[in-house]
Amino acid sequence: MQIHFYKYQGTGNDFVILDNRNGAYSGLTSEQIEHLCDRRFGIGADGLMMLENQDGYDFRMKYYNADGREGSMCGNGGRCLTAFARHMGITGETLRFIATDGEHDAKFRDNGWVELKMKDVDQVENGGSFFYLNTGSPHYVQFVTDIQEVDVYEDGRAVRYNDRFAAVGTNVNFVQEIDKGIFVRTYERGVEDETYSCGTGVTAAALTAAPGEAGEYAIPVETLGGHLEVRFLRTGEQQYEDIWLCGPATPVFEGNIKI
Ligand SMILES: N[C@@H](CCC[C@H](N)C(=O)O)C(=O)O
Repeated sequence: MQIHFYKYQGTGNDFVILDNRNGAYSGLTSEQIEHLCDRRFGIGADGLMMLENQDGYDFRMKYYNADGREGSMCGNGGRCLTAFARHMGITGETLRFIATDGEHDAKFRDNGWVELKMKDVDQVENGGSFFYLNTGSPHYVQFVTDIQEVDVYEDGRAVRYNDRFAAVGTNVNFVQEIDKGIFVRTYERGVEDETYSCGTGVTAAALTAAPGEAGEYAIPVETLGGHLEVRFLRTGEQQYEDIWLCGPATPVFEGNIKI
């Protein structure tokens, strides 16, 4: 089978994208998706997304982690798929799509950034040394004093496979407060490694980094792959609404691969 693919990245979180609006790629197996994402034997990516049709929406987002399994929401992926949808001729100032965690709106900024509205958050566990919340995907967040000293692979893996999380898994974020905002590094479930950036992780980190008072916040975020911004309204101790993940979403290359 010959596949025409597109490769996009958002702050170094990279994705293979397939246009599946005619259903041509619906039969791909998880082994085939894992192969396409393999950095040595395939195209190489943290995940694979399919652009699909959905009545009442501009498109449907289907997301698979690099291990070939369908994932939960991917924030950087949602921004990249929105940029891809526009490239494929889906027009409008705001695009509305449906993903595994529900509806999303996405807007384009003149500087090439894509702003993605994330689901509201109304539950944040404060475990003393960590926070645990779901921003479309599950995230464990731990604040540290020197982010460069953290062994994200070893320490992230230890949390992801501990007794509490081993069965279902979690993404694990290490966060340092810096002069302007926060620096976030993430161990991603389904990639089972550190990625250069994780959109739902950055969102979880920004929400938990905000001061306790209700109000509007805009938190600048640094990752290994570049700069993002998370804007939101804090309405209560554990309540966050109108959450926007903002950052670049860039085409890298396109091509054909036989599998
Ligand atoms: N890179 C993603 C997160 C993808 C979901 C995750 N790996 C999972 O299934 O838990 C992002 O940008 O949010």
